[in-house]
Amino acid sequence: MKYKVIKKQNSGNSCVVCGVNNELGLKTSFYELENGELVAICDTKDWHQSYPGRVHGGMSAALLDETIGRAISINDETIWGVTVSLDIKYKKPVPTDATIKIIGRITSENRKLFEGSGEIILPSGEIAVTATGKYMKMPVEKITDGELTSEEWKHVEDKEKLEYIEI
Ligand SMILES: CCCCCCCC(=O)SCCNC(=O)CCNC(=O)[C@H](O)C(C)(C)COP(=O)(O)OP(=O)(O)OC[C@H]1O[C@@H](n2cnc3c(N)ncnc32)[C@H](O)[C@@H]1OP(=O)(O)O
Repeated sequence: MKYKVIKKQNSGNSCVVCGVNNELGLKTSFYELENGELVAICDTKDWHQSYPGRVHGGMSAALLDETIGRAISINDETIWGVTVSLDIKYKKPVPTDATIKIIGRITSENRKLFEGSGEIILPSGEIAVTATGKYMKMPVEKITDGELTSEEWKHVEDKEKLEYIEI
């Protein structure tokens, strides 16, 4: 199904998942969709492998962790959190040299914690990895020991603006 993109989220600078200047990172972009979910898109590379041709399970976990964690800011971009638990199920191999999508959503929230779920979708449309995560809300200044600078957290325009994303 095709979903309208409401907003592209900011990118980090050095983050292994979203850092635009981390040459070995996944350089993932995050888009808020009209259905209230967040979708991440990235190209897996040879250097993200565990076994040849297969993305490392830790990279898949990092992608799901960040996608679920970022979904909380769809409704309030002042909320940040740190992961307190993450449960991953690996159902199919994720290939290197492929464009994959990661979906994340929030399933519950209270004053202190939020929880969410997500999945990695292969180019074929199959679900390869699923996750549920729990996060503790925390001010970003406390997480990073200071403010995020405009270099560390910024809007990066796509070469071609994405209007819709097929999931
Ligand atoms: C851009 C945004 C996307 C982000 C996605 C990526 C996020 C990350 O990768 S973050 C990195 C990985 N995670 C971390 O580094 C977190 C490391 N852990 C910590 O810093 C600490 O354990 C921290 C801050 C979560 C809790 O520390 P602290 O406050 O001392 O814990 P503690 O005093 O034991 O607990 C405080 C409260 O939280 C509750 N709590 C703590 N852990 C949990 C848990 N896993 N589940 C439920 N409740 C919990 C406690 O029960 C307690 O509740 P109450 O106040 O009612 O008694």
